[in-house]
Amino acid sequence: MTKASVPGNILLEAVGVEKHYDKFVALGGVDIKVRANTVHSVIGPNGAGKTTLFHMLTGTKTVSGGRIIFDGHDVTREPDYVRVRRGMARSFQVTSLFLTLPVRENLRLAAQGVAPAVALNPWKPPTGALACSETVDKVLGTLGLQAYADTPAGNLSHGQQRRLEVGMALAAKPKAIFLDEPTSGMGIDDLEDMKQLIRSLKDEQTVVLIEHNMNIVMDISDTITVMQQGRVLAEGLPDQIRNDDRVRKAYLGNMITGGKA
Ligand SMILES: Nc1ncnc2c1ncn2[C@@H]1O[C@H](COP(=O)(O)OP(=O)(O)OP(=O)(O)O)[C@@H](O)[C@H]1O
Repeated sequence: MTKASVPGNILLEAVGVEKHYDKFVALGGVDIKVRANTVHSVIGPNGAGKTTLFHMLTGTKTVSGGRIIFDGHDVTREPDYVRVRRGMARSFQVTSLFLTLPVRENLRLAAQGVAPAVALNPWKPPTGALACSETVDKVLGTLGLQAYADTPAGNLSHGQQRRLEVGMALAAKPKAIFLDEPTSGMGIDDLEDMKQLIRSLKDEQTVVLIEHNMNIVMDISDTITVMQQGRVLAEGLPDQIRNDDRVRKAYLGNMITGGKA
């Protein structure tokens, strides 16, 4: 375990991160510190820059300025696949699932870090299958999908598919997992399962979350960063954020409290 990944230490830090699209400033110098083994949520109105910040942190797009430190390394100039090797994993929506393959096979491929093109190459037999099966079984348990291990991913309910997406990222055994609106489009029962799943992750992972559902954010986050117009408006514990006047104004009063203001 590195010093940065000791629970409570700062695993991920952004310092003055900027992103410009020509003259438009999508991020105007964002600072964020994410502690290991916590759930850290990034919230803010539409267009605040949350997704852009995720792109910067995970390396899917390059920064215009500032620095990103992950697990003690300056990763600012590193492409996404190098950051994946360092232990960052991002969960993508249903497109990342192999819908005709069983749940177990989906996770096995993710555990092997196999790209779809390679996975579907009939000339290349699966490698490291034994080593992966332990990981796959563990992830199946974490997801609560053991009973569906042999079910094609396409036959799962929407909520189960969303959990499997998280599992695909988990199978790579990351230090930090980035979830972009994991509850979007979910019914109420599925929400509870996803909440439990995210909470359970922080035993072994650090979770960075973009989420619009304020009840969930307030319920599962250790730290919340509120963004507005490409900057950090506030950061703190759920209660601090709930009672922050600037945040209330940004959300016009009631959205932040789930309508209980
Ligand atoms: N490729 C791009 N070119 C120009 N502007 C962009 C580009 N990508 C994002 N933006 C702009 O940057 C701003 C921040 O967008 P971003 O998607 O990060 O916001 P967000 O907080 O994730 O919003 P939402 O909650 O709606 O997903 C927006 O005004 C958006 O239009």
